[in-house]
Parts: sequence; structure tokens; C-alpha cells
Amino acid sequence: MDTNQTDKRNKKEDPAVTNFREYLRIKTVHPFPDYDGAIDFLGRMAEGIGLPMKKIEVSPGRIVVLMTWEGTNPSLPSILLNSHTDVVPVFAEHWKVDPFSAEKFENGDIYARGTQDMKSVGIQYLEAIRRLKNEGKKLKRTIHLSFVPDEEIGGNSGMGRFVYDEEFKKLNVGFALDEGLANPSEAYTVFYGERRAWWLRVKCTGNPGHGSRFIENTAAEKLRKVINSFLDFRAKEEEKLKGNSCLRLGNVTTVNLTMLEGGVQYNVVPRELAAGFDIRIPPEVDLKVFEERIKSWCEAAGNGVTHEFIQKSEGKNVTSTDGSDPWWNAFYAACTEMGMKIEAEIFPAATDSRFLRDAGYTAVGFSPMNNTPILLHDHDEHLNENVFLKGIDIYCTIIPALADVPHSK
Ligand SMILES: CSCC[C@H](NC(C)=O)C(=O)O
Ligand SMILES: [Zn+2]
Ligand SMILES: [Zn+2]
Repeated sequence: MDTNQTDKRNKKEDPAVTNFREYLRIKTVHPFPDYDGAIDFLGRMAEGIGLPMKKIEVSPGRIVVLMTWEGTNPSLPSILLNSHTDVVPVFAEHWKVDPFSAEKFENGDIYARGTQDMKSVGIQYLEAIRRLKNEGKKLKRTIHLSFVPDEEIGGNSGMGRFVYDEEFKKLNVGFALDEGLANPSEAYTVFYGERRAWWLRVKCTGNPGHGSRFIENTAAEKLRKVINSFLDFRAKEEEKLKGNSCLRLGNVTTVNLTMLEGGVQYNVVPRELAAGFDIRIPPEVDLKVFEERIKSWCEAAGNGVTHEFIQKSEGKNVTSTDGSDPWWNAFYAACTEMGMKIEAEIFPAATDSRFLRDAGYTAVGFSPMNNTPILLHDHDEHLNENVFLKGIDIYCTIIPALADVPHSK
């Protein structure tokens, strides 16, 4: 890139974009995220905006940063704006620029890990609050902003703990916003629920012996049956999705064979082989029935086939998208009044929203990124600065609409 051009652009850069790029340069990347760097940065942001900030250690060395903008009626249930500070690792050699340089191209595309997932959202919340405060706005309900660690490694040591912490209970949360996904079209996607993640390890045992013989009842024969049952089901679900344009990924069950373990030597038939599956189940599927199905697939594969869950999410809470629900109504009306097209879906993977919903809170997943390819966890993750800035405008409308929800919830 022509650095003169970049400098020229940067001179007139919106300060919100500059803050976003600074946040992106902090390497909060697993497996050793620089959380101290993020906390220092957020502390400076809070000070600049005039928001009181708390640090809450929810598990050893894992700190949630909490900022608060008190409402005119702080006894009302509050609004929580949640984002996670960590990002997933990169394969830097496959990026066109250093993934932690936050380089901006001529067309305004900013490249960095976390541009979509989800440092953009964290800064958009803050810049929206800064603008609303500077305009002298007073909101009825208190707004809390939480910046949580460890979402990218499952969230158990971050939001999974925070949501049951006394400090969280004190927040009296009525409604929470958390992350969503980009949408390549003009529309914005909003998530009102998530599929349940089941990570399953199926172990097959059988007779060992010499690799040159026809050994009977081997672990491999059983494993083949297990894999076929799971993957046949996968194919049916894929067909279901492809055959019905009303369905989205979040409405069907996905199964992927993600792990294979076993074997000691090429000429030894192993006594034990195991397969790992990543299964994602929509909220409407009855988990008991589905688990029975899994058991029957394992039983049908022969004796000595057992299974264990590595991850088993069971929550089935979804946020109401009924027009009569005051939270949804406020959110949806604010969006549509701005002329936004909304597509309400089930999130195909897992976010921190599941902890909030499982603990009984109303949560919506929303990252205001339209006309943007979905690049979370991918090489060359990027976001255009204009989309980013438009997101701040959007929050400047949505946040007051939620904070002014008039009912007694
Ligand atoms: C079950 S914890 C894992 C969380 C992770 N979230 C995302 C967004 O990739 C996932 O769905 O695999
Ligand atoms: Zn995320
Ligand atoms: Zn992620």
C-alpha cells in the first residue's frame, strides 16, 4: 500500500476508527491473550467518555471490565451491552497484511483479527455512548457495558462465571445485546437463539491381532458403522436445508466428524479406535429423543461401543420475537424505522448469549455489519470503516430505544 496515501487518509480519520484500530492492535489472541493490554486500553476509553469502570475477577486471572452509564431511573432493569475481548489465532502467512497491524486500505477496508469478531462491536457501543452523552441525552434505564474474556475458548471462565457472580446479579439486567454475524446482503442478521453444541467422543473396542489377517469383531468395523450412522444423518439434514429455502443453517442439525484417534502400528489391528463429532442442534429438537438416537447408533455398531460427551449444551431458551414482546418490539422498531432490513435467525454456533439465556436473561445477538462477507475466524478478516461507522449510528438509535422501554419488566 502507498503509505503516503494511508497517512493522508489517517489524518482525517474519524477518531472512532482510530480507537477501533488501536484496540485491534492489542494482541488478545489465544492461547496467550494480552488481557492486561486490553484492560489498560478500555480504562483509557472509559476515562475519556466519563464512564465509571470496575474490574471483576471472575476466575483466576480472568477479568471482566464493566462500565456503567446510570439512567434517570436506575431502579428499572438495565440494558447490558456485552462484547468479548479475546480473538482466535491466525495463520499469518495466509493474510495479505499483518493481522495485528489493523491496516486500512484505500477503500476503507480495515484488516485485522477481531474486526468482525468482535472488537468492532465493543468500540461501537463505546462510541455510541460517547456521542449520546456529548449530545446531552439522558436515558431512563442504566446501561452497562461488559467486556469479557475467554469467549473464544468456550466462555466457561468468562461469561459462564460472570453471569452467576454477585456483581452480575446487582446489575439487574433486563435485556442484553451480544454478538451476531455479518450479512453479505443489504440486510442485517439478528439472532434470537442458538443451536446447542454437543461434542461427542465415541469409543469402539474390538479384537486385536496381526494386520495381515481377517480378525473378527474389530474396532474398525464398529467405527465404520458408527461413522456411517452419523454421516448418513448428516446427509439427510443437509438435504433438508438445501431443499427448503425457508430454512437457515440454524434450523437444521449439523454433524461433523472432527477427530479420529487410535492405532499403534501399521501391522497391528488396534483394540481401540475413537471418533469425535461436533454436533449442533436447533432449539426445537427434543434432546432426549436425539440422545436416544445416538445411543441406538452406538448399540447397532456392536458390543464394546461407548460414548462420552465432551461438551453438552442443553439450554433451549430463545428470545421472543413476538411483536408483543416489549424488548423485541423496541429493538425491531428502532431498526426498521432506520430503514434496516432485519433477518431474525438462530445462531448456528455458540456465543456468550447462551449463558445469559440459560440464566434467564433476554439476549439478542447483533453485530451491525451488512454488505460484508462473513469472515469470523477466517484469513483476511476485515470490515469497512463506513460499515463500522454506520454501526455507531445504529447503536445511537437502538440503545436509547431499549433504555426507554416503558414497561415494568
Ligand atoms: C461450545 S463453546 C465453543 C464456542 C464456539 N463459538 C464460536 C462463535 O465459534 C463454537 O460454537 O464452536
Ligand atoms: Zn465472537
Ligand atoms: Zn469467534
